[in-house]
Parts: sequence; C-alpha cells; structure tokens
Amino acid sequence: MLEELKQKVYKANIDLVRHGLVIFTWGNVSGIDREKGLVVIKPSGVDYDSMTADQMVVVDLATGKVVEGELRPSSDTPTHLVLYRAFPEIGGIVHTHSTYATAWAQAGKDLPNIGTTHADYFHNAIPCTDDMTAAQVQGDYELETGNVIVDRFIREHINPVHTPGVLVKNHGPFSWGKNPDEAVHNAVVMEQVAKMAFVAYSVNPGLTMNPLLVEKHFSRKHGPNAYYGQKK
Ligand SMILES: O=C(CO)[C@@H](O)[C@@H](O)COP(=O)(O)O
Repeated sequence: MLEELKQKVYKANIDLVRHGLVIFTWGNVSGIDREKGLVVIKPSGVDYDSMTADQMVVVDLATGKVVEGELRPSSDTPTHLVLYRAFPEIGGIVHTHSTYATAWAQAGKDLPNIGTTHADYFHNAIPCTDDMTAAQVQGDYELETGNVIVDRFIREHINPVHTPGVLVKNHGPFSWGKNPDEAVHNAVVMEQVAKMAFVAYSVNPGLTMNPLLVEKHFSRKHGPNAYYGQKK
C-alpha cells in the first residue's frame, strides 16, 4: 500500500540525518495521501541506520488507527494528524530536535523575521506555542501538542502556507510543506535562520528589520508576482 509515498517519507527521514538535523532517533517525517485519507510516518524509536522504506507505517487520518505496518508509528503521530486535519493545504510534516530551533523553542520565544533568508520562506515570525496546561500534558499529550500549535495559528490568523513552521514551547520545531521533501527543506531553513538570529542578536541586541525587505523577499518567491528561479 502507498509504496511511492513510503519511499518518499523514508527518503525524507534519511535526509534529516544527511542535513544534520537529527541525531539518534530524535525526529520524524510523515506524508499524506489526501484522496485516500492515509498518512505514512516513520516507526517510533528505530535507528536511522537500520530503517527501511517498508517499515514506514500507514495510519488512518480520521481515526489514527494503524492500517498497515508491523511496527508502532512515531510517538508524535497524533500531533501530525492534528496538523493534517487543521491545515488541508499541507502534504508533509517534519519534527526534529535540531539545536538552534530547539533552543528558541526552549527559550519560549517567537523567532523573529530579521533577514532576507527568513523572509524568503517565512512571511512573519515563526511562532512559539503557549505553555501546555496540566490537563494537556497529563491527557492525550501528543494530540494536545498539535492542538496548541493549531490554537496559535487560528487565534492569530496565521496562514500555515506563509508560515510553514512552529516552535513548540520547551520542546522543539515542527515544519511542513506541500510534500515531505518540502517539509524537510523548511526544517533546514528554520534551523539556519534560528542560528543566524541567535548570532545576529548576540552582535546587536537592538537590531531592526526593514519591513520593505520582508515584503520584497517573500513576494519574490510566493504569490502571483513571484519571479525567483526558473519558470515551471
Ligand atoms: O520529541 C520526541 C522525544 O522527546 C520525539 O519526537 C523523538 O524522540 C522522535 O520519536 P519517534 O521515534 O518519532 O517516536
């Protein structure tokens, strides 16, 4: 079932290691087949060195039940499912504990848009979620992690396509895209802009961002007037 998507999700998981975003088993990637309502995700706690494409687990989007796979799905599967249900435009999700993005999440700070690298991919600040309540942590924790992400986006009318990532407070980053590959790309960008912002604020805590550059760079790559790269 879904052999092509399993290959893509497997490759995207391996790419996290290749890009230096994951050590041990600290991360996961999923992809969705919207027509079938099925999500493919990596198995939980399996070494990336020994992982194979046929170990990817297929989960029903609506029920969260495993419909194919010998192994238990990623422990973060309920978070991925909440995001797929809330954001119908997305087709792939990544979670890592990459150092700089996780440091911002642990600090509980939104990652501000302070440069054109950020503005090329994320229109605004990358938001950091609120503290989770006792009921959320002691209840269905991974599902509630998804809910705190969605809460912030809905409450502040943040467009998940224009802001394809989030920092979960005291935890780490989630990113997404139209497919697993793009979600990995956005995870790499998030880690880099988190690192750049950390260094930039060390150099100048009072730094400012020219708002004209935010619009210029974001619209250069997104929307009807995009002109970056080659014509598709
Ligand atoms: O956040 C955590 C652990 O704190 C998990 O995302 C990470 O270890 C990956 O877990 P899975 O192997 O996907 O179950």
